Amino acid sequence: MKYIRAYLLLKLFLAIVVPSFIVVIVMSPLYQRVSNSAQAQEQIVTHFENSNMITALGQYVIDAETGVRGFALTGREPFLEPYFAALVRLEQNTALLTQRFAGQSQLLSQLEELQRNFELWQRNFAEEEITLIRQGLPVTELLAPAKQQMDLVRQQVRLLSQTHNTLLQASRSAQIEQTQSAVLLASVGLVAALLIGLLLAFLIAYSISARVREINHVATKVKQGDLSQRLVIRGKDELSQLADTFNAMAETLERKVQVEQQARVALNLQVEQLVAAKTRESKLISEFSELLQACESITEASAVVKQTVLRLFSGSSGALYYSSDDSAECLISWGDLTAPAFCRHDDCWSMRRGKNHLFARSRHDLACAHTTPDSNAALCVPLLARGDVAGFLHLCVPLHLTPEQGISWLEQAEDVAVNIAEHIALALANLRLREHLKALSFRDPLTGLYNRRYLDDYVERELARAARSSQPLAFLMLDIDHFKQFNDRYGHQAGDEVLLQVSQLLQQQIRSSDLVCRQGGEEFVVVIPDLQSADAIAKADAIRQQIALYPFDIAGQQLGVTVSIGVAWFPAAGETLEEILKQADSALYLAKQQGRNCVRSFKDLAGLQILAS
Ligand SMILES: Nc1nc2c(ncn2[C@@H]2O[C@H](COP(=O)(O)OP(=O)(O)OP(=O)(O)O)[C@@H](O)[C@H]2O)c(=O)[nH]1
Repeated sequence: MKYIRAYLLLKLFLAIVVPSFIVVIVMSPLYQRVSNSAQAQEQIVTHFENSNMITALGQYVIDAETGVRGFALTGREPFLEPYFAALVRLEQNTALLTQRFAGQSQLLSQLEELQRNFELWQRNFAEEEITLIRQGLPVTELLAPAKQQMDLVRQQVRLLSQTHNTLLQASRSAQIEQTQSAVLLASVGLVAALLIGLLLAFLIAYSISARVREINHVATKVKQGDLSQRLVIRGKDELSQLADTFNAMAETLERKVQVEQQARVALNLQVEQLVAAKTRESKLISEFSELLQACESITEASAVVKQTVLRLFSGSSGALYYSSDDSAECLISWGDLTAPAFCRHDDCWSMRRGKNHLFARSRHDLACAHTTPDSNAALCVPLLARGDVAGFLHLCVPLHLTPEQGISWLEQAEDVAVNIAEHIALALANLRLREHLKALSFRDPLTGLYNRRYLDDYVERELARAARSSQPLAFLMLDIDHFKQFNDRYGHQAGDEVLLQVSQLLQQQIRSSDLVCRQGGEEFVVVIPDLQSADAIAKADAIRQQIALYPFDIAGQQLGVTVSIGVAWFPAAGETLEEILKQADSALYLAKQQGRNCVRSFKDLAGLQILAS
């Protein structure tokens, strides 16, 4: 039934209508026959009436002849009454039959012939006989032709009756035949309609069943996961619409599954990337922590921090600030950020509040005072060590990001930033403590000046730098004159006070890049970078003079103190600290020998140049 591409309803409708139509068609003749049966009955009655009237017509003919014959035999007028009555009835009967035979030409012509012959009999014989009899004349000659004429009339009456009966019989036979054929047609039609109906019903049921099985088959495959399965669309019936809807549903499902699979793949990729990034982060942070622990100084630690943030926050810029007295010093900066060297504690909200501070210009967030105008979004993470805010990590988003991307980037980076800030804070606190302890070990407890140990460390670096830059490095070895006598005279405590005040005077005389240290006892060493020989001697003499002129306030007394200074310089006096100090010490010894309160250089030892006091 593939060729019937119509709606199921229409198919069902056809399956009912077609047989019904056939039934109607085949039943219509039968109905016609049934509906015509009354008319047929009427016709039969009419036929019987006509037959009776023909019979009556024959009787009237006989009555007319009998009346004339009786009159002829008796000559009495009453015998003519049947004759005249028959004439009237015969005329009426004939007129009535003429009407009834309308359209039946054979009967009409026979009736007319009968009527004409009867009128011939009446006119030529009956009327003549009556006239002759009334005149008393013989009618013998008329009897034989009259009888002959009457026989002809009677014969025509019989002929009319026979013709009428024949026609009646033919009509009845035709009716019977029509009825039988109608019944036969109805029976065949009913059977045919029944068969056609059954056939249509079977075909429709088979078609529906086949399509449903096909839909079920494909639906099962889709259910089992083969989402590429589709139904073939045939026609436009409800099952085709269902198939079309099923295909659309399968396509939508397949598309969604594809999208879901793609999303899952993308998600897996994202997760893998995230895990890889997190693993990399963890590894970096772990390395970072190890490196920080291995750092010997804040400078080293700062370099490690810079290297790590550049790898962790690719494309970013930022800075690391660490507390120095009442401000935070910029230890390192990276990226495009122009970070100020120092920043007051109040300049950063994270330092003020001890909490992360996220700034996004697009959100009109509160900006820290240290934030540069070109920074669109930044994060400040405080460095918390033992409950104190010791600085902050300032992280700016990569410049190529949009404001929204920047905020998202910072939010993602925040956890890592906090993590490394904790490591940084702890490491810097430890390093600062270590440096403090180290500084203590490098300091002379009485004067606060660096000691000989620090001198060794410092001079080693400075000699290397001076060698690289081919610059001189001057050494002034300074010793208080007759300090033993002073101690003896004013006491050891007064001697300590002199040592303290001399150290202060020395610190006032030098620059921050210079170094003054107490080498031991009443002996000091001053190291001055980039100072030429004559300038070094002049500088030593200026120090000597200032001390000599300085009124030392010792236990309420104004006392004078002098110093002798031996000067030597790199590279002329030697390549190492020991060599140079040995030359300076020799020059100092020369100054002591030559009267004290004077300056001598190692050059004087060779007698090349003697400076007057
Ligand atoms: N008050 C005090 N005296 C010290 C300190 N260290 C060393 N001295 C004393 O400094 C004196 C050094 O004496 P000397 O080496 O003889 O030298 P001087 O007396 O200054 O003689 P010249 O150097 O030749 O002028 C010793 O008496 C030490 O006891 C110190 O920390 N405090």
